Amino acid sequence: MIKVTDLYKKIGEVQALNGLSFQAENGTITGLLGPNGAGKTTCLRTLFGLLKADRGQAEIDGLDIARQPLQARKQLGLFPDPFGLYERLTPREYLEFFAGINGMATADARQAAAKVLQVLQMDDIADRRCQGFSQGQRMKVALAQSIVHQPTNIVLDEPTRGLDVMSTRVLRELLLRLKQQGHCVLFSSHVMQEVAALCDQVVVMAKGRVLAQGTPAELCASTGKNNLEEAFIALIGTDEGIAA
Ligand SMILES: Nc1ncnc2c1ncn2[C@@H]1O[C@H](COP(=O)(O)OP(=O)(O)OP(=O)(O)O)[C@@H](O)[C@H]1O
Repeated sequence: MIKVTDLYKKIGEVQALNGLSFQAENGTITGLLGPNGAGKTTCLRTLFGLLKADRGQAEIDGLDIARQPLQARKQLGLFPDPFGLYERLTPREYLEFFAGINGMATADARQAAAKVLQVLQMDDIADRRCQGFSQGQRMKVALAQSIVHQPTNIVLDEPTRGLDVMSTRVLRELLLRLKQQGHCVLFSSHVMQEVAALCDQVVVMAKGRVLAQGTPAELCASTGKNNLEEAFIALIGTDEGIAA
């Protein structure tokens, strides 16, 4: 479970987070939806402890990220940029390395890597170097990296940016599987279709604040619109910075 309470963060002259509060539950895919500059990345960076909030609280499974950063981060998987993999490592080596970085002993790391390779059905590529991998294969390695230390919560910042249709589908299926396993999945996006297709809960944000939270159906009902895009535009008050 991820909980953000009254977060404020000023970057330079910009109030990037301006009293942001929401909750993302386990067994649920939550989409953080907002136009360009809404504060989505700033929120996710704060959750991961890469930025320190000026005020407010971010909790991972009840652990305060500012007060118990190491324990909190163990429960958080951050989906990395799939284009930035170490080309010379095989997925198995890669995963064992990242499990180790997250504090697992060698034998545990080996076991954890083998389990993720099996869960994500990566046996065919497990012992090949990442160099030359397709986008979809890179996607799987990146997602495997974010879950190898068995976190409850997985955070993804615009995960489908730059991906082709097939890789987007692979990612979508993997996220649905994580949800079914009871994980809390939180991802940011300004791509309407992606959010409508995947999310149980949508947090609509702009200018560092939450404007509304609910299921896509609830957001449509509350704005009197019949699709998420129209509901979003009604909530935001403009269609600037939105991808369909
Ligand atoms: N390092 C920085 N220096 C200056 N301004 C910043 C910096 N990081 C973020 N900001 C500003 O903070 C605000 C929120 O940015 P953020 O990247 O969190 O938005 P976002 O919702 O992720 O946007 P996008 O969808 O365009 O990626 C923006 O106005 C942005 O210009």
